Amino acid sequence: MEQLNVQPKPVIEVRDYSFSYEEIDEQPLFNRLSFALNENEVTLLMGASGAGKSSLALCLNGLYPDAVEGTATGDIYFHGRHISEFEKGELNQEIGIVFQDPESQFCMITVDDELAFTLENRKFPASEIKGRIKEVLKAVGMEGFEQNKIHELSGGQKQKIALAAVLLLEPEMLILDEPTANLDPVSSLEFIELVQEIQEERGMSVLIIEHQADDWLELIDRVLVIGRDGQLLADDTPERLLTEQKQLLEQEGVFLPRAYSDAKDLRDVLPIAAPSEESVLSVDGLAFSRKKQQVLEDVSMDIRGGEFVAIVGENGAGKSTLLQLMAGLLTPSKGNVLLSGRKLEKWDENELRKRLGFVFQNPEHQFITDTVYEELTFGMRLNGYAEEEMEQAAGELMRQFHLEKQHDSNPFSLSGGQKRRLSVATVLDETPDILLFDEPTFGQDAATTAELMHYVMELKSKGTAIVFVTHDMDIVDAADRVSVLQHGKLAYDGSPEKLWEKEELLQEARLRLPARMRLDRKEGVVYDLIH
Ligand SMILES: Nc1ncnc2c1ncn2[C@@H]1O[C@H](COP(=O)(O)OP(=O)(O)OP(=O)(O)O)[C@@H](O)[C@H]1O
Ligand SMILES: Nc1ncnc2c1ncn2[C@@H]1O[C@H](COP(=O)(O)OP(=O)(O)OP(=O)(O)O)[C@@H](O)[C@H]1O
Repeated sequence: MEQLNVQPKPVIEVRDYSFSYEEIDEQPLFNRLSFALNENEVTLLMGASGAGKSSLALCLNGLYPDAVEGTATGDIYFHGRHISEFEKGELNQEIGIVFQDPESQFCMITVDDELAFTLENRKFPASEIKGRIKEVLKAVGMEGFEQNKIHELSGGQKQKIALAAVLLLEPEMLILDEPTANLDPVSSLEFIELVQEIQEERGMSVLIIEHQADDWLELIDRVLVIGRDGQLLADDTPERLLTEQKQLLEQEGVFLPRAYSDAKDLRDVLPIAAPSEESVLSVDGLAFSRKKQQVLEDVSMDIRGGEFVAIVGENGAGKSTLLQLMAGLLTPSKGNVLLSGRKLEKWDENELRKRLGFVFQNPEHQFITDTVYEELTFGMRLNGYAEEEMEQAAGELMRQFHLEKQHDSNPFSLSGGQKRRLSVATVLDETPDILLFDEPTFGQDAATTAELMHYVMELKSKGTAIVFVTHDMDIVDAADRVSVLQHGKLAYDGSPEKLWEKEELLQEARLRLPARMRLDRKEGVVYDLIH
């Protein structure tokens, strides 16, 4: 944290720095940025989705522009030395990044090997490696996962391992790019506390990229805001920025921390449409095992037409597995999934895909073509749309989801938020009976979250059942019904209002209350982080 009367010592200095993925022309991604990141200081980097936050992080640790076809002008210094003077890989040890997509970070198969690899690179004494791994896994809440294969972990578990690997580097500077996006609410708070402890202990410089910064506020000394036009719009203390420059942030469409925001709660702005009585999808006595692990046990639920259901629970509880069973992507060990009263396996595959849409937790798992346009029209093409119709429908989706400029971009080259929006948009070309989304809103700014929610709710009002797996309690608060999974069992299935009364269950399932119940906005006070 900031120490009064001490001249800040820069760790990184950025001078007149511009970067573009192509030739720098009139509109580079970011434009003549100048700022410093100081020792013992925590800085929050804000900006709309696609503004260039992740790209900037990769420039700061020297990976870009060399690793992409990009061009940069201007200078970046690390402790006064130009970053071009560092050997390849040297800077990575000093500036640790937790990437937005943890999967892109791993090089080994098991958790143990991945973490040992980091320590071996640091020339850590072999006799101490085992003990150090145990310690770091405990710190991130993944004790006992040493022998697990990384690709077999849940999304949140992967994110925790990515964090552990970077903590082992003991870097001088830590860059965290949406590090809690896949964590359950309590894990997210625990992680923030962990960063605070380490930061205070080591006096590290930390740069946080986060759309919803509420829980980080206490740690943050400074805020930088990158505008959509690539300029540095603000470099200020959080207090001043969030009071005096609120309008600027609102114009950029970023989330204001709830204690400073006048925005209405999501549940009060979404259109209300009562669900029908008719069941669309029912899950009956569902069980699922992987090798010896029983992931789901005796789960039964009924989803009605036009109903909005949120599935919540701690990391690894079985939410994604349940959703994949509902979509027919996995086969249950026991029990059935029925769509409109008929077992999933009895449906013709094409008919099933028209009636039921599914969005993966990791958007990249969904992409099958080379351009945004092809991705959006893939389903339409199969359904025999004419080119003109496809252009019109895809154009409309691109406008709605702010992807017009990315018409010909490769889906894998999009920003995290853009990838997420594209993966959601690809299932919205029809009005299906049911849409199953695995964390559809993570990585979005305030404006795109609101738009995405309205778009989805419009389909709900036309009768489509909507199922979200989500860690966002404000979204859960807006659902018709919430199902809580705990160690593979359904621990609660009812209204959000009633769930908020169940203190013990909330604690056991590592959930939190929605923001409206945690804060007094007029006073700007957060009463209690969890309750
Ligand atoms: N490898 C790449 N090649 C070409 N364009 C890219 C590449 N990576 C990112 N971009 C583009 O650069 C812009 C900025 O992306 P970046 O990931 O830096 O944004 P961001 O501010 O981190 O967004 P988000 O909040 O959605 O994660 C986007 O328009 C994106 O499409
Ligand atoms: N491909 C796989 N092979 C083996 N085990 C797996 C695989 N995928 C997930 N698991 C395990 O199954 C359990 C449930 O995983 P799942 O992804 O359904 O959890 P989740 O509730 O969606 O978690 P998160 O909130 O972290 O995304 C976890 O213990 C996980 O480690």
